[in-house]
Amino acid sequence: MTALPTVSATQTAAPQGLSLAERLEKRYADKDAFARHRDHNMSKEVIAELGEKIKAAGTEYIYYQIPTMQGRVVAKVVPAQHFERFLRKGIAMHRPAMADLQTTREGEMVHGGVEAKEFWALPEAETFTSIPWDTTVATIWCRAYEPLHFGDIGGSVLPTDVRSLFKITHEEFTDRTGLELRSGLEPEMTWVGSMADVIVKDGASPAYQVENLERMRPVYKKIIGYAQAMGFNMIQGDYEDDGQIELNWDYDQANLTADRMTTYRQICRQVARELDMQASFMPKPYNGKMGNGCHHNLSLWRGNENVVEDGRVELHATELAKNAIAGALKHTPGSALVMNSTVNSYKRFWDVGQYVTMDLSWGLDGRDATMRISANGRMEYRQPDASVNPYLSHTYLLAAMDDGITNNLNAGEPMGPVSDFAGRTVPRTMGESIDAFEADKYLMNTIPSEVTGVYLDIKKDEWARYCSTLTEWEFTQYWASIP
Ligand SMILES: NC(=O)CC[C@H](N)C(=O)O
Repeated sequence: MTALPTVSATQTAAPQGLSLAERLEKRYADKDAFARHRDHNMSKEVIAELGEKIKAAGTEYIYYQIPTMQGRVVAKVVPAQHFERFLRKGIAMHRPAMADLQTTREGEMVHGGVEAKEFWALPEAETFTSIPWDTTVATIWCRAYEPLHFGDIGGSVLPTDVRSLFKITHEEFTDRTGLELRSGLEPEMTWVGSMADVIVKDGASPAYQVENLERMRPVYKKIIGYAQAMGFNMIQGDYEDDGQIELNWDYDQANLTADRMTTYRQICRQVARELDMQASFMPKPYNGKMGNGCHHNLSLWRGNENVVEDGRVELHATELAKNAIAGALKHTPGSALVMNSTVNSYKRFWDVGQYVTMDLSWGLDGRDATMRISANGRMEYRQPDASVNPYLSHTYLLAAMDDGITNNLNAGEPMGPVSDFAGRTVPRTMGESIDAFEADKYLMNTIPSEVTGVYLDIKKDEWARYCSTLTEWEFTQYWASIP
């Protein structure tokens, strides 16, 4: 198979001493990015290879798709026979699509409004995948660019394309440190419907009970089957709480994991449709039950060596891993708006005894830490929930770990006070999270301002919509009781 082209040109020769922000800025200033991608797409090998795949799979339609700032997927459907034309010119879309065409309470459409310019998105032919529930349809991921006719920026990468953002951040990290981020996600989700009726003894948990898993056999079998057909290496699954299951696929290069997470959600929706059930990644559907987390299991690799471990048998983290952990913890308040992206996300933290912590800590195999070494070589970041946009979460985590590694931050001892930032807590509401996001100057300066600007517009509006909504709880509490 032809290799995917990098998004940004290799810059190992870039002057040392530049901050991550300056380095990313240089990469985004590259106006040849579109042309490089198109040249790659126009090569004989890429055209031939995609043509063969389409023929072999019997593809009639292709979704040219791209993830949005909120982790949804937008696409155009095109009859497969036009693939060569689309390799060359890609698709064009209204820019606010990157923000799901979200309109604020004041009636302003985020990311530019109706008058906003188009963006162009070129397909990555190598990502062609048939949809197993209807193999006449296939998907191809695209990368978005500023149109060539935009004089000073035409041809550069569109900053609000979060998939490219993570790729560029990762390429930058790898060029400079020689390290690659690999990750495995643990997406938990809640199912509702007859097959999700739970059996539980009073006072006990339904977690791991094979009887509950067995009731959901059609669900996990369909999900695993579709995922395998789409190239996932599915490794295990379990039942966790009422109607809640978690299915895992093998860790991989973090870019691929983020794509798979996005596809996994699409698979689950399809399975829910087929079984006439409901499936939700809402972070906290029930009080007194576990929330839907999406723990990120992270490792850093130099070639084939995992530098998070050093071969000792006892649970441990290398000095480099401790620096990375310190960076992740330091920026946990500032990135919570990404890791916990909904109003509902914060309810997951308030419910005590449900394996989630609001304190900033790292530990070994206990589940009461923000980050733990669940097995040697693996840093499990437990903060994110199932609403997370995996492209943004990995971008923010990489930037945070980069700070920890570059500045030699100190994570202290496992479950001890984290000396470099003792006393800091995780935001407890989305409102606090918005403040912490804006207060984290390092992250604000590092991630392109277009991204943080649009993201804040969306999240501030979401918080305002929530704050301005009367709830049933208020009536129960106050209607009759106010003297
Ligand atoms: N498996 C577990 O440790 C439970 C995690 C918990 N569901 C969470 O919200 O993160």
